[in-house]
Order: sequence, then structure tokens, then C-alpha cells
Amino acid sequence: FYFYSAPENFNEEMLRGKRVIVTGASSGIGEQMAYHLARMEAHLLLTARTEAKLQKVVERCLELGAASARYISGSMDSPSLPEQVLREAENTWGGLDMLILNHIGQSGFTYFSGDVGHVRKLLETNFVSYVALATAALPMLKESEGSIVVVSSIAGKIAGPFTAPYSATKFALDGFFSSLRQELIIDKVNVSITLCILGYINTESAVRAVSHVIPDTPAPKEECALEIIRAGVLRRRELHYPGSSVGTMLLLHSIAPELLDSIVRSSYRLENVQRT
Ligand SMILES: NC(=O)C1=CN([C@@H]2O[C@H](COP(=O)(O)OP(=O)(O)OC[C@H]3O[C@@H](n4cnc5c(N)ncnc54)[C@H](OP(=O)(O)O)[C@@H]3O)[C@@H](O)[C@H]2O)C=CC1
Ligand SMILES: C[C@H](CCC(=O)NCC(=O)O)[C@H]1CC[C@H]2[C@@H]3C(=O)C[C@@H]4C[C@H](O)CC[C@]4(C)[C@H]3CC[C@]12C
Repeated sequence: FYFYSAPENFNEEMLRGKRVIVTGASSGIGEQMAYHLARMEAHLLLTARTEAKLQKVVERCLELGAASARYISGSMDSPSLPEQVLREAENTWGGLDMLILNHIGQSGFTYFSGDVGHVRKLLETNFVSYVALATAALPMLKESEGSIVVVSSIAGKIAGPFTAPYSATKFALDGFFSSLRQELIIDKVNVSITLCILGYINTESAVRAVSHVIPDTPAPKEECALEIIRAGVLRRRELHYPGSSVGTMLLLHSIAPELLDSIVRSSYRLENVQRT
């Protein structure tokens, strides 16, 4: 257990005036997190590659009541961007309360093609940049006794087919941030790390990638976004969302992994998976 106390109940006022960075905020779950945080009157710094989308999200955040909202555009496979983002937070706010790591690079839902270069690039975007952002943020988060929120996936706990490069990057996040959490506790550093284990969520990109193969109904991105913020504020170790399907899969994986693997394979429409 943590040596420090975490709040028991979530109250939207807990975010008022807090300084929050959200990466991958131009669409999907990141965009929805930005809107929730704006309604809660937080200060926002948003990142993604597409400037035109970020401009619109920032405008909407200001309409919704954000204390302030700005963005930095760029690709997280660039080694200089993480430091640039944290420098912007330090120069504008003089500190930081919450870092939400959420962006992912493009990767298909298909058989592994043998493209090692793609794996290397995806690790840079989905994993190394998370480490670099958290490293650059830690001095400010120590000062504010703040939080790091890492958005991961059930594919980062249980490896199903057609996500080999992506799944590897999400497993890496668990390894790094769960180890770092232990070290912060040993050093009595009051910075929480929340790892978010998400199932299938109805973002445009996920539905486009998998709906022809996976017949399940995805969970709503708006609720998912709120649950991530809540788990971060409450300094939870992990969030499992949606709780029922992610919880069942994790339980089955721990007691009968081969059974789970075969259930997953038989629930997919394999004939619709395209080979690249
Ligand atoms: N949706 C789902 O079913 C699930 C999602 N998750 C996790 O939730 C998080 C959000 O996923 P979701 O909302 O579906 O994804 P989206 O594809 O909707 O959003 C991804 C975001 O990352 C940005 N992005 C893409 N490439 C880069 C890059 N190279 N550098 C910086 N930013 C980039 C995108 O903006 P732009 O293109 O403008 O750069 C966008 O803002 C991810 O961590 C994902 O792993 C986990 C499990 C299930
Ligand atoms: C459907 C997968 C897990 C099975 C399951 O739990 N179904 C029931 C339920 O969730 O209610 C999905 C779990 C994680 C998904 C993947 C993911 O992590 C995001 C990727 C985002 C990317 O833009 C493309 C799609 C994903 C590979 C996505 C695919 C579906 C999952 C494997």
C-alpha cells in the first residue's frame, strides 16, 4: 500500500485550477479527457501531430470553461518533443499537477508482417516518449505531489493475435512504470502512477481497425475518459475499464490462459483479417 493517503471520493472540483498535460488529445479518448478537464476548470496543455485538430479542441475547451488551454503539435517519435512540452509547462505555469500519457502511433490490426523498423518506431512513439515525458515531468510533479497517468490496454497485459508490435509497446509500459512506482515509494516520493488497462473503446480509429473482425460492442469513449481522470485523481494503482470485460479476461488469464487464448481466437472473424 502507499505510504501516503489517497483521497477516497472523486469530486470534479479537485481538478479546478490544476495544471494538466494530455498527450494524444486531438481525437478519441484524449480529446474526451480534454473536454472533461475543461468542464472541471483545469489548465490544459494538449499535444498531438495535427495542428488543425488541436486548435479546434483548444477552442472547444475554452468554451467549456478551461482555466486556460494551449497546445504543442509534433510527433512523439521526435526525441526533442518531450522536453519541449515540459519546458512549455514550466514556462507558462511554473509547475505541473498531472501528466496524462495517452498518444499512440499508427499500427494495424493484422498478422505481423516482419517489419522490424515498424516495431522500432512504434516503441519510440508508444513507449520511449512516455519514459522521456515522465522523466522530464518528475521534478515538477515531485514539487506538486502530482500524478502520472499511463493509458494502456488489455493488450498490454494479455497478448491476443494481430497486435504484436502494439502489444509489445504496452507490455513495456507496464514493466517500466510499475517498477518506477516501486522506486518512488521506496524513496518516499509522493507522485502517483496510475496504469489504465482499457478494453475495446468506441473511438473512430479503434472501430475502423477492428469492427470487421471483432463483433463486440465497444465501450463509450466519454465514460472511459472520465474514469481515467477519476483514477488519476484518486491515485489508483490501476484502472480496469470496462471493469466487467477487462476483469473477467484478467481473471481467466491468471487461472486458465490457454482457454482464454482459444476463446479469443474463436470469437474473431478471422476470414476478415487482411494480410499486409
Ligand atoms: N480505443 C480503444 O479501443 C483502446 C484504446 N486504448 C488506448 O487508449 C489511448 C487512446 O486511444 P484512442 O483514443 O483510441 O486513439 P486515437 O487514434 O483516437 O488517438 C490517438 C492520438 O494520438 C495522436 N498521435 C498519433 N500518432 C502520434 C505521434 N506519432 N505523435 C504524437 N501523437 C500522435 C493522435 O493525433 P494525431 O494523429 O493528430 O497525431 C491522437 O490524438 C491509447 O493509448 C490506446 O492504446 C487502449 C485500449 C483500447
Ligand atoms: C477487442 C479487444 C479485447 C477483447 C475484449 O475485451 N473485448 C470485450 C470488451 O473489450 O468489452 C480489444 C482490447 C484492446 C483493443 C486494442 C487496443 O488496445 C487499441 C488499439 C488502438 C488502435 O487504434 C487500433 C485498435 C487497437 C489495436 C484495439 C483493438 C481491439 C482490442 C484488441
